[in-house]
Amino acid sequence: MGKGMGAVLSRKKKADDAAAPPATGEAADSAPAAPAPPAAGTEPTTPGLPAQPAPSGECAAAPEPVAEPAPEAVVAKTDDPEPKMTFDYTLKPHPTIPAPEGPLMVCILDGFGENEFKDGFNAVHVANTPTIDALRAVPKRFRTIKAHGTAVGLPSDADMGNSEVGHNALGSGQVVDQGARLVDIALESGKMFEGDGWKLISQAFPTNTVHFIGLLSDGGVHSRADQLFGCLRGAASRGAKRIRCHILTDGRDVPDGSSVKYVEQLEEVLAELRGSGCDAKIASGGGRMKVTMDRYEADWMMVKRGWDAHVLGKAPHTFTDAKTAVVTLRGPEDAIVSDQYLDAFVIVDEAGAPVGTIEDGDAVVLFNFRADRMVEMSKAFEYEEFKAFDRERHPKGLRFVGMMQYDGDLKLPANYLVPPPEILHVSGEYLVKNGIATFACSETQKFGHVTFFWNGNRSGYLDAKLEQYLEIPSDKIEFNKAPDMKAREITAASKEAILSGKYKVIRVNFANPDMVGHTGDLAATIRSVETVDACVKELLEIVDQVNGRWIVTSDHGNADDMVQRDKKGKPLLGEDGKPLPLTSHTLAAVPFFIGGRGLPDGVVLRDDVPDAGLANVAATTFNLLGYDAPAIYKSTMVEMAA
Ligand SMILES: O=C(O)[C@@H](CO)OP(=O)(O)O
Ligand SMILES: [Mn+2]
Ligand SMILES: [Mn+2]
Repeated sequence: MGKGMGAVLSRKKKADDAAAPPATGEAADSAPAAPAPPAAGTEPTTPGLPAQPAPSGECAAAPEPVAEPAPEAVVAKTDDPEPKMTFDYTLKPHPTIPAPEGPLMVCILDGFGENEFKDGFNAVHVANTPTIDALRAVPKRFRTIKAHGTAVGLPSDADMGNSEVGHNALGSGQVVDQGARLVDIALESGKMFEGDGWKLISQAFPTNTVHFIGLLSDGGVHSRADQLFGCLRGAASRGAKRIRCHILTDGRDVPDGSSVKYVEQLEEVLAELRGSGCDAKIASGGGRMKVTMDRYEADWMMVKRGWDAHVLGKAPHTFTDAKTAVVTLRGPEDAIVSDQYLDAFVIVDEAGAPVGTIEDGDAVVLFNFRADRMVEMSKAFEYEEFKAFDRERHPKGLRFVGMMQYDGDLKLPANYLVPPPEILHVSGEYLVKNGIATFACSETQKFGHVTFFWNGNRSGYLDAKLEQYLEIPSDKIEFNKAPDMKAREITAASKEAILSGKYKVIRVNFANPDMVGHTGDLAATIRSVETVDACVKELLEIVDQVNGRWIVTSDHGNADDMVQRDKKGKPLLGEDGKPLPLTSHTLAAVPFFIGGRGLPDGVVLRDDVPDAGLANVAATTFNLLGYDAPAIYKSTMVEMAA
């Protein structure tokens, strides 16, 4: 069982029951309003960012940020031409912590947890990490902080953390109800079925097909199967005549091989809907790391494979049912293909024709609530102008919605079932409004984490004059095959940024413990942790050289537990006697370290905020920059000792 799954499953009944009784007269024939067509596929590598020179792994292309002016009162910009409310972003000097001479580095070790299981399956524990070990030994400058569950806005403390909610909390200093919880509330209250998004898709109920595309599992990171079932029942009971599901198999947030179970569960629900007169079937699918769910434009071909299967009904494999598809594509015991990497498939009828292509006037729902891996498919559906790949056919008059709006800057998609979390007054806004220059860097797989998620799911620069975001292109392979990933390149670029003297804040994310941890390959994950430890050492030395300060932390656990366990924590073995790998994140807390030659000896971690979590990092960051923390933020974790 994946971490957090028990409670997720126990919620299933509630959400299913939330499907309201049949309503009549909701369907209308009018075509949906066409969303404004932004120029898709012509954008820079990263969605929504102003064009930049191609990433080179060097900082040479950095703009010249202006020197840091004295903080002054500033007024929040809003879309409203006549703002009724202003927001004061003024930062006041901290009464006792002086501003640093050098910069402050905030370094995120993605997926690096402090797990209570300290055995051979904890890659963080087993790895040789002299740098982190030394940091742990410094009194009053190391603690752990919460990174999962309600501490990051998830429905329950059985929910493991993830990069979206983790970086939202780190960047905004606040805890907001996240997508998973907002969808639960919308289903339970029935509000989902009253919203504009639902009205739009219901136009297709009497005459066209309603398609649901998304990740089929109970992981609770991108989607939840029980929420899909609630939507399916809600559609059928409100008059949808024909429903088709396009499923991405998981094996990343839940144990590998569990896709078969989720397909069976979905088939049961679809049989129930057929029993009530709705023609409901699975139409296509594929593994989440091969089909549809690319992110940050790492590999548009994944999205093309999804488009071909879901929309056009074309895939390398056809089957007459989804369970056979999944079982067959996983292959024989001695050469298993993981759920994450299943090839695209299409379900066909006896005559060999696809059972559910997407046609003009159909409704399409992307049922994932999480943004990063839905943005590209949203563009493929929504944008008239689109160059990322040849769509061959772009269905007309689609009633297209996301579970949420995935990108608040791009307003993408235009229509959605549940309003997304509002994450306001993020730390980046305070920084730019006070003239503080920032450099943010990661490789493609985590680039949007330290920019888009950090800034509250906004895809552009907050102020391009004061910020430089550098993306190092990720490899396009399974990351256990190259566990160093781009850590060395990220380190080199960040060192250059630190030494340049242009930036007061340096934000870095190392992807390795997370991305390699997701492969379930213990040896590669240990290696990835060791690589990151060596890179952190280099960065700390450079920060010390310029009398700077640093925070080293993480966004959630992953590498810290690489085996599935029973309730007592005992590792589970497969039929072959080998340990069952754990590919998901963990519920572990994450480390939080402060230090640096430029940090006065008296600055220490407080001992009166034992429950602190990721959202307490932002206030701490402002203190380490020599400012009082914004009053709306969760409290700081540091103080100047008397
Ligand atoms: O890869 C992803 O999409 C998730 C796991 O589903 O990981 P992270 O939250 O670390 O990005
Ligand atoms: Mn992460
Ligand atoms: Mn992850």
